[in-house]
Formats: sequence, C-alpha cells, structure tokens
Amino acid sequence: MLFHVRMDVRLPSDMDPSVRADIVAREKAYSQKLQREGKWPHLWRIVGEYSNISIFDVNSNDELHELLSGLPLFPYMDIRVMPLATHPSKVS
Ligand SMILES: O=C(O)C[C@H]1C=CC(=O)O1
Repeated sequence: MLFHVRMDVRLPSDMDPSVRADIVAREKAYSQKLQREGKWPHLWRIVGEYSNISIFDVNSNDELHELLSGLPLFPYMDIRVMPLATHPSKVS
C-alpha cells in the first residue's frame, strides 16, 4: 500500500542546539533504515520549507502509523497522510 505523506517540521526556536542536533541525527538514521528496507522509497525536500514529501510503501494503516509515530521528530511535526490508489488511466 502506497501513502503520500507530508511532514512539516516545527522545532521550537528555543530548543537547546545539542538536543536539536541529537534528534535530527536520530531522525536521519531512522529514516535511512526505513529507506534501505524499502518502506520509505521517496523522500523529497519542499523547496524553501523545513518540510518533506514522502512516499511510504507499507502493508497497512497500522504499520504506517507505527513507523510515523516512531520518528524522533514526531512530537515536532505536523503530518498529513494521503492513501494512494491505482489511477484507472495509468498505463501498466
Ligand atoms: O528533514 C525532514 O524533512 C524531516 C525528517 C525526514 C527525514 C529526515 O531525516 O528528517
């Protein structure tokens, strides 16, 4: 199952820089593990924003929720999910 996910990162401006660096490093490691596993096949930066557009390829809504809620940045993100279905005009 494919999902389009938009993540807008909203880190507090007064966050301790070392805490911020630790969370961002853990987020990178977590996301790269999921990318290597094929669960997160697309990750794109939105130009000019601390936001991304991602495609997740998972087996269920519950799995997606588990992966997203495990993101180290999860407490600091607004996340919007769009489930994707096959378009009837798509050439296969
Ligand atoms: O920077 C972001 O868009 C947030 C998040 C997604 C992957 C990652 O490494 O950080």
